[in-house]
Amino acid sequence: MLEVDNIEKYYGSVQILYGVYLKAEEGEITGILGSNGCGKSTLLKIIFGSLKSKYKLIKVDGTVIRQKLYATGIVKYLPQHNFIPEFLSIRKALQLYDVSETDFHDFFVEENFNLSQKFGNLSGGQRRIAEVFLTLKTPSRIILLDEPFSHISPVQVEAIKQLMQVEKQHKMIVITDHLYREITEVSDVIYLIKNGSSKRIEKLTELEDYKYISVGSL
Ligand SMILES: Nc1ncnc2c1ncn2[C@@H]1O[C@H](COP(=O)(O)OP(=O)(O)OP(=O)(O)O)[C@@H](O)[C@H]1O
Repeated sequence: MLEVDNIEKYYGSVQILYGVYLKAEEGEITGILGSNGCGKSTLLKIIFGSLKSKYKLIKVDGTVIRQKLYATGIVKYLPQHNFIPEFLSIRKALQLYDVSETDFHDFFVEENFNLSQKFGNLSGGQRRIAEVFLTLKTPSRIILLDEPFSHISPVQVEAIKQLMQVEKQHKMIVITDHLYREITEVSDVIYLIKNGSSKRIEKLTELEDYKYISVGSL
């Protein structure tokens, strides 16, 4: 179980997060929703360890993690932007992420990817789906995904959602995206970031109550 608590973040004198709490369990997908600029990416970066915060408490299986979480080797993070270097071939990326070529070909049956193709030569959408696939499939216990559904086609969104259901059996998956219907459908637990705090959503109508979505759009 991953538990984060008391996350407070300032950018300069501007406070973005005020004591955020979130719990992600193995076997579950934990979705984070929130309007533009509310601090979702900031929160994932703080959990991953690439961004400092004023306060934070991170526990894995009840043990407080004092080092940066990424230094433990148990977490992988998909940032909002393309992150696999352009010069890297698909084959090399598979090796680095410890994902088999067979798994890659099985997932991308329709696409004729050549494993020696470099990331810089893929289309924007191809590059994104390959990054999402690698991050999900890599054998790390904690997976943080920032906007995995944006920029990929509807068929691939469905394929990724199915893969998540398989991978979550032995992983803790935390995900955020503006495609909120995808998030509400795939997530077992949902948090909404509002006014710098996290609220656990028990009923989807609360998303209307908190004005994240307009009334009647569910
Ligand atoms: N390096 C930075 N310096 C100053 N302010 C920042 C910095 N990074 C982010 N912010 C501000 O912090 C707030 C939260 O940003 P963040 O990217 O975490 O939001 P988000 O919820 O992921 O937004 P979106 O959904 O639009 O991607 C925004 O108001 C943003 O302008």
